Amino acid sequence: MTDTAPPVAVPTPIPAPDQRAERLAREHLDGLAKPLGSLGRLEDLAAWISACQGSVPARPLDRVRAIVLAGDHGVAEHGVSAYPREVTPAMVRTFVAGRAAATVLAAQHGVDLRIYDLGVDDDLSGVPEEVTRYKVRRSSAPLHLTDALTEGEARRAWDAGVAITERVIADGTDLLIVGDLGIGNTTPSACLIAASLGLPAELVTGAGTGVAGEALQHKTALVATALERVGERAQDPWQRLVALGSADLVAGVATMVTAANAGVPILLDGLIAVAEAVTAEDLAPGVMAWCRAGHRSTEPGQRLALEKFGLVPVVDASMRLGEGSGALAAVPLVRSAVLLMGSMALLSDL
Ligand SMILES: O=C(O)c1ccc[n+]([C@@H]2O[C@H](COP(=O)([O-])O)[C@@H](O)[C@H]2O)c1
Ligand SMILES: Cc1cc2nc[nH]c2cc1C
Repeated sequence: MTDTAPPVAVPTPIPAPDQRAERLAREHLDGLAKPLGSLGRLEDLAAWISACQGSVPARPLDRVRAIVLAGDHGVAEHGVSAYPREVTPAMVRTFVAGRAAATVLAAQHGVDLRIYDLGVDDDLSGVPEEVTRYKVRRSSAPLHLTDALTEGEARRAWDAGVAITERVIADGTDLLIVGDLGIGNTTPSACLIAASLGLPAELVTGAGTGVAGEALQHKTALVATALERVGERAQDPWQRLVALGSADLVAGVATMVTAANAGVPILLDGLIAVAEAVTAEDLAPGVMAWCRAGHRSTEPGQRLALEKFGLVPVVDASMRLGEGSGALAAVPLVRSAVLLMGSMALLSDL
């Protein structure tokens, strides 16, 4: 890691969740009317939420919110996705209509979901201004040929992520999900994970929307070319975002740093959210302590990054959709974990 300070205000150090509350939470959980440890990972989740809140038992997760960040990617014009980029604006409209997988799940689970266009390659006419007001540019440059963003664009994307998150937090947020939308975005995400974890393209590149065979080999080669192009600069997390990211990915990193700094726990989704989280951790060490894995994506880069941080997913349902959908599917279990902690009888009361 180089010592170059990023040109944006990154809060450091990120405060840690309350370890005393976590210890007391574990004692409380051990005393409930059940065999010791029998609620498995639900106990870990409850103790983590207690630590994030500094409260035992933890308060119910009434206000779960999701921020979905949309953008297109220049690399999508180079044969890395199974779908054309026109899908991205069409899906933004589907979100607005409440008929995307993520909006259906959010409605089912009472999660407030807001979608923002950071870099969709379309003017999205007719879509509410609230959705497009943070747009930085249309698409990004093809990252295997040139830097994805200029420094100025990356800064604007960062500021947008901070502003979006500050508004969401001001409205009251007990748990935050960061979702993504954008044809081609598994390629920059694989690059960010490779650079952060020091792994080769072959280990982190996956099928995305469904590329296989020769197309997957081509995608892997393109990730390798991008990493080679950027070289040592990729050691620096800010330069990594400028060179290999996109406006939506930069905003996602800013969202996670801002939420962690404000003491808001984050439930991670698939490859893209995890790529944002590992980059956030490199920029602002301590962010990952505020994160848990909502689900396991089928993407190899997501699995490797979760393993590095010892994060075990709540849901493992072979999902690979993005949008925040995997984390949204995990919300009922996380809520149950907290409810059990606060509502069960004590073993000593039996
Ligand atoms: O979150 C994941 O793990 C995930 C895995 C595969 C695909 N996606 C979604 O599919 C799109 C990117 O896939 P691709 O093949 O176009 O790079 C984008 O809209 C993502 O939300 C998401
Ligand atoms: C239809 C469709 C919906 C999506 N949602 C997230 N990524 C997506 C990719 C496609 C192709």
